[in-house]
Amino acid sequence: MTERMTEHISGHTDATVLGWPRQGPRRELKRAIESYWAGRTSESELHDVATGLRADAWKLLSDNGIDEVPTGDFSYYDHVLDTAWTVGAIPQRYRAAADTDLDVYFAMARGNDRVAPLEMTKWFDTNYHYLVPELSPTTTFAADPARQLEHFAQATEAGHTARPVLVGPLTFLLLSKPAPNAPADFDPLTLLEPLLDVYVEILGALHDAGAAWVQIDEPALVLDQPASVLDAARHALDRLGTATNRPKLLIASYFAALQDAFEVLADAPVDGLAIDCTVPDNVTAILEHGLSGKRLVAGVIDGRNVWVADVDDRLATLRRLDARVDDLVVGTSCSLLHVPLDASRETAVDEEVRSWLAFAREKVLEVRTLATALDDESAAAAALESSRRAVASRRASTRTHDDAVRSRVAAVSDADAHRTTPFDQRRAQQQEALGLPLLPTTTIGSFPQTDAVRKARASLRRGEIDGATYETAMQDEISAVISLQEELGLDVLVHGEPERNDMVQYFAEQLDGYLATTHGWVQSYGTRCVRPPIVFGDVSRPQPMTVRWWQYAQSLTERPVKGMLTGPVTMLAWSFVRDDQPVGDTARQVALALRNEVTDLEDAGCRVIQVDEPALRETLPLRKSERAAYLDWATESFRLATSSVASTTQVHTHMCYADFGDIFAAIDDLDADVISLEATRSGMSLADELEQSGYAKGVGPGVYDIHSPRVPSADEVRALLEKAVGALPARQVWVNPDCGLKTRRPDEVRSALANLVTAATAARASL
Ligand SMILES: Nc1nc2c(c(=O)[nH]1)N[C@@H](CNc1ccc(C(=O)N[C@@H](CCC(=O)N[C@@H](CCC(=O)N[C@@H](CCC(=O)O)C(=O)O)C(=O)O)C(=O)O)cc1)CN2
Ligand code: MET
Ligand SMILES: [Zn+2]
Repeated sequence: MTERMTEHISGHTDATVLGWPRQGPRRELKRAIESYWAGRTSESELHDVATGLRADAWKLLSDNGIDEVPTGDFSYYDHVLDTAWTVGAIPQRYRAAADTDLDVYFAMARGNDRVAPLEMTKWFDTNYHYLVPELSPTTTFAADPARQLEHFAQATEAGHTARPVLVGPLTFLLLSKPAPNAPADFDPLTLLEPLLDVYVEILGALHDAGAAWVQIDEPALVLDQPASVLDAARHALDRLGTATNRPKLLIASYFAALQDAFEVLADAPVDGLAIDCTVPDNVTAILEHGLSGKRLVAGVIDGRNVWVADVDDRLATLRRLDARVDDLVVGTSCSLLHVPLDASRETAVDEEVRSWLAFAREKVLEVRTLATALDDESAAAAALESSRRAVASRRASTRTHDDAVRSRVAAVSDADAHRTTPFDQRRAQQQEALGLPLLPTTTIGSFPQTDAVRKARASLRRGEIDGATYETAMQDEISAVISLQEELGLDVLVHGEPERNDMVQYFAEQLDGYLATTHGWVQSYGTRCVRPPIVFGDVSRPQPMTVRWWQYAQSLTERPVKGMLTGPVTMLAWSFVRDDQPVGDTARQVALALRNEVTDLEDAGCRVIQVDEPALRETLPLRKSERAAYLDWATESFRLATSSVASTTQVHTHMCYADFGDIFAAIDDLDADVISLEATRSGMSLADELEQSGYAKGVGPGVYDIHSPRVPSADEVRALLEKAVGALPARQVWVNPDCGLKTRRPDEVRSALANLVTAATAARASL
């Protein structure tokens, strides 16, 4: 008898994870998909790469003691889009826009020359983006479990115990929106019944294929939901739970407290719950109410941070839960999609600091260690000891602490976070200083990150070129971007950000207290990945980060060039932050570091400074009760970063990927003179919302969807612009794309911006 089998007999606690990163250790999936898109490889070659990546991932999990591997969470683009496909929610226009299923799928994701893509937005409060399914009263669902069955069979044939993962019916409907042809007040929840029919069919198919358990993710249950939604949840779980041909059901939720939804889940006729046990409220709810015989997958390992867990604290929680529930499995709080793969590969990170880090692979070991320790602490002694050492080293380290930073933060006054002149007066002064036309045109900052630019950076990293050569290559790029903008006739120019690998990582690499990773890629959307940097200590700015690039750009033109920075909230939202102090305290440190940069830019002569805060909305706490406190520190830290400037200096900010409706007041509180916002994929409905909110400062609702390779015609841009000018006074309106242009090709950008300027000129003439 093997050791594992003995353990089973003597009460072996299982370990699992709720989901796994898809890109592969070297972003093999990204490369394979982009190569397919470029027509360099075939569908079957892509399929082979994907199959290999799944096999490797499950093997890694299984080799490291994960008893049940998740399947079906792997995706070519996005798991919400996959769910839409699985339930047959494919709008007709996409069916007609491509010849193969795979190309129809990619058309929904990114559009093609025949059709614009689905809208994309943030997955809860993460930096992951999903595609928003479109539903209408005429949507007819149809089960298509082929992909799920294929992945399940692959894992099973490889000898794994597999647990298919599905986005749940409630979450699917709550994340969907009315299709363009649906009545605007159409509520996707009215489709629950037919959707449940399809889920029942899919569960049947998975059961027939041999699945013992299926994981159904219902994270929408951690949002504030009205009683009607909780009733719908109760009903949905009843229907799924009472289906006759089904696997055992594990309902997963994550990211926040379940509150009222807890009882709905605990009372439902399902077999298990995966609950985020990094949220103390959830642990309390389980201990108080129990789970009436259900399995608990206790998500005690945080799936969204990168810190080695405090194993003693986690074990104490597990022991209390173990005493209360019958069947306990140790797990991660959510899918590990949101963390990088392997901290041990980060050999450039100082060894002490590296010992504090746990990425996906290390988290698997933590889950296994805790499960083993729950049965027999001595069997996990070595792993426990090493975790304890890491946690103690981090707590005691002096590297996380900088007295100068602390005293500076302590000395901040309320006046530091406010501009001295009110907006109306600033507007007049800035108008005089800058002399811009009505409907001024600008871009959001980045221009295409061409292969040449990336190659130059890669060559610098590998030591193939020296710093001076790199510097010249970037200057050449800046010079080309300035010429292009002058030629196209834009009013406020940008330098194009060629020197930035990423708008967060670039700054993190230059700030003390931050570390960047070499291989720590995390999927942001589709094939696009980021390497979120890690804040491990007090943050400060040893020297200017952007000034020389701005100076070079401004030296080439008479038109104003925007200084371009990333704001404090976004610097933290797209990083992994320390968990040993309130994030608001860290935000203030970052704000002061940025304030130095703002001052230096202004001293160098910069009169328009943009401080991007695209993450302001997504970081809004999921529960409304926590929002006011967040918005307080978030808006204050933005103002702290930007308020030092003269009233003639124009402060811009930028946001994208979000529903801005519930944060107009906070946007106003930033007190930025101009904001650019994404608006194209939602058809400029933003303009009406802005009008209704009474927002009175400068605003550029985007008129060019930069997430799609499609080039909008001048007429299309003009139509969006007319909507904006119809809703808002013309003197408020700026003309700009939805976001930066770094992911686009130079030829697309040239045509699209030319059309944008044409449209703006025409709109101006007709005012
Ligand atoms: N952090 C962050 N979050 C964000 C955004 C953002 O800009 N930053 N934008 C929104 C949308 N998200 C996005 C996320 C990523 C990308 C993106 O373009 N990512 C690039 C990587 C960017 C990068 O880090 N580039 C590095 C590394 C480039 C690289 O892959 N180099 C190759 C070598 C290249 C060569 O030899 O030619 C390698 O390392 O293997 C650089 O330029 O230096 C990608 O996935 O392709 C765009 C938007 C929301 N969230
Ligand atoms: N300035 C940045 C850019 O243009 C803003 C991007 S927001 C995701 O790329
Ligand atoms: Zn943006």
